[in-house]
Amino acid sequence: MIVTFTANPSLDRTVALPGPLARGEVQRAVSVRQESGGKGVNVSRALVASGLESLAVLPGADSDPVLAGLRESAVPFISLPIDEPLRTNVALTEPGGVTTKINEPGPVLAADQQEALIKLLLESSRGATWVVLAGSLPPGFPDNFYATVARRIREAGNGNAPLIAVDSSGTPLAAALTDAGTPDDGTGTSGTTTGSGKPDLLKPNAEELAELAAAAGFAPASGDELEADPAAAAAAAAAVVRSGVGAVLATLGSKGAVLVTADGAWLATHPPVAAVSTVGAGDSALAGYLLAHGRGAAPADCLRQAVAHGAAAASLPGSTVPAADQTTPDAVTITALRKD
Ligand SMILES: O=P(O)(O)OC[C@@]1(O)O[C@H](CO)[C@@H](O)[C@@H]1O
Repeated sequence: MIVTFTANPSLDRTVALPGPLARGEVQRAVSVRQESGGKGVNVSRALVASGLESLAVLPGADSDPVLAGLRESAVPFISLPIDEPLRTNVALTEPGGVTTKINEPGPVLAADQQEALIKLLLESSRGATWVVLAGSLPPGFPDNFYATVARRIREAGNGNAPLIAVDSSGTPLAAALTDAGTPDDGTGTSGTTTGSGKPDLLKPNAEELAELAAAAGFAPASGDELEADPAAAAAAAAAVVRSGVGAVLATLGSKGAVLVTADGAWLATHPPVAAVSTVGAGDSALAGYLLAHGRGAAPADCLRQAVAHGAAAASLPGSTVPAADQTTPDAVTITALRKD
């Protein structure tokens, strides 16, 4: 079973515009839709859509629309009741798929609620194959939250802990790398990265990869530069892998994705799709990777399914996530890359 953890879930409200976004103008929406979202929630939704077992761990009052949406779509979840409502994130989509997103900060969770969430996650992830720690952190959370949680999952697993994937951004993402100890400092116990709280898998986009690579001491490059140059993205990801992370799956938008492990580096590309909404494409890519990993697929084929899932998600409206049978892995081209 794959457990996902979303500290800052959202009700995703997608407003489809009839034309380009016009700042300062009144525009009439063509349609509006709402889905339960947040990065970990989306990974769970995508896994469940393909018939996999997944459990979403998140905060939220029983009556919160985010939880109601999960119930409606039969996505298993366990929540820590809180008083404040979860946030609403708005996506404005233009014809052609250009998406503008406005994400709220989310409810404030006190230190005791943060600890209760960690405990809920530790209990829920016993026996899991993977734990996915995903998304931004609500206000008041320490930046090193993911590093701490990863270490505690490893400690609780006592040599038999689930693998850990992290998909976040900004300081919490960088801290998942820099505050997680070193491979030989004895702070952790299992995973492909023994002896640290470092993730077994990181799933950055190009911009996040640039930040991670800088945190790993790699020569600075911008997200745009990495997105335009998969070889540079692979070199940046390799620097992150050398710092003790098991694997980096870097999604590069319409350019596909790069996977780097200790053993190799690959680029996967998909023929262009008619993009409708890119929201959740990265989360779907991570779900595709995990789905193939669970089948025992080789790294390049995990990457293939990741890109197939990401492309399918971009062609669907709002935060809709695809099922495996809506994806076209055979259309994906894999190229081996140098990793240093
Ligand atoms: O504000 P965060 O946590 O970084 O991202 C939240 C979010 O944009 O991520 C998902 C798409 O990846 C959406 O469902 C959700 O609205």
